[in-house]
Amino acid sequence: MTAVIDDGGVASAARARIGQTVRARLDRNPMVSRINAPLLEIYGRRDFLSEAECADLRALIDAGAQPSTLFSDGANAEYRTSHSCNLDPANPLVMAVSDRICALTGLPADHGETLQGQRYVAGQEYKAHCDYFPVTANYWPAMRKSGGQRSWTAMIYLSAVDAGGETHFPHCEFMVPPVEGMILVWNNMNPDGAPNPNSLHAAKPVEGGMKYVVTKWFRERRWGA
Ligand SMILES: O=C(O)CCC(=O)C(=O)O
Ligand SMILES: [Fe+2]
Repeated sequence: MTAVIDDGGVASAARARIGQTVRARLDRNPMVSRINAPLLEIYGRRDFLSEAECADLRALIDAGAQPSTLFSDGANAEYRTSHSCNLDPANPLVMAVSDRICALTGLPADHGETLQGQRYVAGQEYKAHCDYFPVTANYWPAMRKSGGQRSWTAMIYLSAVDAGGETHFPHCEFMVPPVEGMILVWNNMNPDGAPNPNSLHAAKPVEGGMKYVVTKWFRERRWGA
């Protein structure tokens, strides 16, 4: 028998079920389009937030933004040059947006991490990364305890930009330019519940204008910070 020391990096029936449930729900929503990427489950929906909601969220981000952090140690300064902040979960707009993401995906609210806001000015970027946790990382045991792997990511663009700033999925050979109010939802796992390396993505450097997004990462179990 092989001992499974840590299941975050392999196929898992529980994570496969999460993938299947969300996929089925998104597939039957006529407002949602699946992006044609054979190696990745990714969906988009325009006008998920109104102009006013986007403006109010941008103001919250401007009020709270700090230089972004990474889980991993090291070259933070160059890797993720944006500013970001966790948005107050008690704020009525933040609550409404989180609820709407849960209604869209069917994912339980208590699996979702705090909604995080992020702002990129010209030249800022978030280099290629996966949202799931590498099980070899020193922080994995803590993440495993606090809800396990990140299954789906939901990200909403709060502004358009003049140039650059696309979300690029290099293994899938497509990128999405920011459209104000549009949500992207993708599965960081494969259908069998193992991490999908093809979910690798980057925020390309903004070349003109300012880019604002909010992101919610969903854990496979209840999130306990
Ligand atoms: O800003 C983007 O386009 C991507 C952001 C991102 O990768 C994340 O928040 O995990
Ligand atoms: Fe990401």
